[in-house]
Amino acid sequence: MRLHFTKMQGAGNDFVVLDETRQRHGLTPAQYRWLADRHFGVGADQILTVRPAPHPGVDFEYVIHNADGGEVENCGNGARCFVRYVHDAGLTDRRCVRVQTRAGVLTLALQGDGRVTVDMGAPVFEPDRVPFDAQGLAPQPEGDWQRWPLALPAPGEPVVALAVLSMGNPHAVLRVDDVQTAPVAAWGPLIESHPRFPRRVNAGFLQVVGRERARLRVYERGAGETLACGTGACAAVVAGIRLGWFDERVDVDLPGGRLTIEWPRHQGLAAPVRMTGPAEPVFSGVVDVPELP
Ligand SMILES: N[C@@H](CCC[C@H](N)C(=O)O)C(=O)O
Repeated sequence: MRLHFTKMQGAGNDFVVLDETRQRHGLTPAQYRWLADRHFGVGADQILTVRPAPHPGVDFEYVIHNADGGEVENCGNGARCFVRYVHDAGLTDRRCVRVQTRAGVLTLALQGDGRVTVDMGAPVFEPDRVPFDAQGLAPQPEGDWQRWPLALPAPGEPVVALAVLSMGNPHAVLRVDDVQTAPVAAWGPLIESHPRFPRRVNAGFLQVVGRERARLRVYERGAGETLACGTGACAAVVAGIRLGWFDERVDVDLPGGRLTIEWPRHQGLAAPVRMTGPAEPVFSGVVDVPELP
């Protein structure tokens, strides 16, 4: 199957973007995996697909597949690239679009300086809705919230204190002293696949630099460590605000760039999270995707 695609990146989190507004390609999980493969395919952390609006009130449907081929609920850096793509491709002339994701409706706004602001909706804290199996664990109270002690299946069985929440997709946030030396490669996969997370989880390693500054590395579910994770940055800032570490606006430095996250906690727990950051096209091309079951 011959496909036109655009390669994009947002703070170094990279995407293959596909247009299915006129026809569905019907790709299999193995074909998404192939497209994401950096050696045999195009190479990407996620594949983003643009589909027509499924109902009135939204402009498009936004579908996300991880590099491992699995479809997921949400992708923050991808959302910024999505609005830049539909605008540049002439699929809309609106600078503000509403898209349906598996996690709900997102509102995306192109700024004059080329950056994009996304209304990411409200965070979700109930363990069952993350989903996270908290049964039998004693939460450690902090700020107006808590962290959960979790033993990792590693030599010495280290117990880590995780803040657990959803930004439409599941996140676990671990505070570290220094992101440079944090055990992301060793602990990331152990947290991602911990049996307490029935749908696996994105693992964020957060360094608090100041009340408005953070550094973050994320080991993403289904993609491994990426240069940036938008929902991961939202989750880390929301967790840090509730735990008393941050004010309501935080600049988050990730290995691939900076995202600004705002959460007006004073408006209540259901206040929406706003994320602002870059979204850049890299190149467009045509690829012959092999038949794969
Ligand atoms: N890179 C993304 C998140 C993509 C999905 C994630 N790996 C998951 O499985 O939930 C972002 O920028 O938010």
